[in-house]
Amino acid sequence: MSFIQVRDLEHGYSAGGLFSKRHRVQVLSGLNLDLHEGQSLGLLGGSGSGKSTLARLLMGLESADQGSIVFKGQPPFLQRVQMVFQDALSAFNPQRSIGWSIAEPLRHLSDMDASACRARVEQLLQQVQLEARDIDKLPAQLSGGQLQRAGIARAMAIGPQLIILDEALSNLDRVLQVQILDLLAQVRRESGTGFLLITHDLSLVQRFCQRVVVLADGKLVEDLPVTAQMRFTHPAARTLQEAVLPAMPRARSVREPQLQA
Ligand SMILES: Nc1ncnc2c1ncn2[C@@H]1O[C@H](COP(=O)(O)OP(=O)(O)OP(=O)(O)O)[C@@H](O)[C@H]1O
Repeated sequence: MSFIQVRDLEHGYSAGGLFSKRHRVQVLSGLNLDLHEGQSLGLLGGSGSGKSTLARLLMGLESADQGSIVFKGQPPFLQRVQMVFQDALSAFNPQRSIGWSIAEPLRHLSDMDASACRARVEQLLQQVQLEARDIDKLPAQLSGGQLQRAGIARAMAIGPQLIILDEALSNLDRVLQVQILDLLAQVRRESGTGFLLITHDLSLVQRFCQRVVVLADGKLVEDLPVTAQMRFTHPAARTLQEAVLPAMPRARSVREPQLQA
């Protein structure tokens, strides 16, 4: 069942100024999307196609020029949509402990008292496989992967219906990416949280998502269930699909000539 309906979304930015005439760059033009409860949706698109713009509009960080984003039900939408960004370190206050940062949405969006907040943070740390003693550490004392897990814990704190991961796994190595995706899949199964995974990496979508959409020319040009055999048909989407590197480069034949130094 869809809980967010995006209709005829139009959005753009002013560009130029110093060396060229100011003009309007249209990023989204007539975009429609239904986000379903508890679903993991992959959002693919070339660089600059507008993926992060769409995420910011869904989060309410910007207002669309035209069109609508309609949320089903009553609770205010910051309680329903949370976001994890690519640069985990800059998403945390360097002077505050990890526990303090994870508790931030609880302080603002719930009526929990200090001891209930602490208990919830301890539970979240456990869920994202961080250690209880990490609660008092500063962001600089955690590795990139640990910090990204702390970011996910913060996004999960108030039990949102949707967590947007905007290239949130891009800075992590493959092993960590897989560990975190498997952890998120467990969160999805246990709590029914839906995910919007924004990425350039089709293999992450294939591991984690039930459905994939591709953004090009300001709108969604593909919307498919994720299967091993799925084939995109739109030229921009095919380019993304064909740009995936093979897992193993072709083994070099022993008879293949070697390059001379
Ligand atoms: N605040 C802004 N002011 C002006 N232009 C912007 C702004 N934010 C985004 N843009 C422009 O809008 C277009 C879409 O940007 P966006 O970051 O949404 O793309 P993206 O698909 O997320 O790209 P990437 O995959 O490279 O992160 C780009 O041309 C970008 O330069």
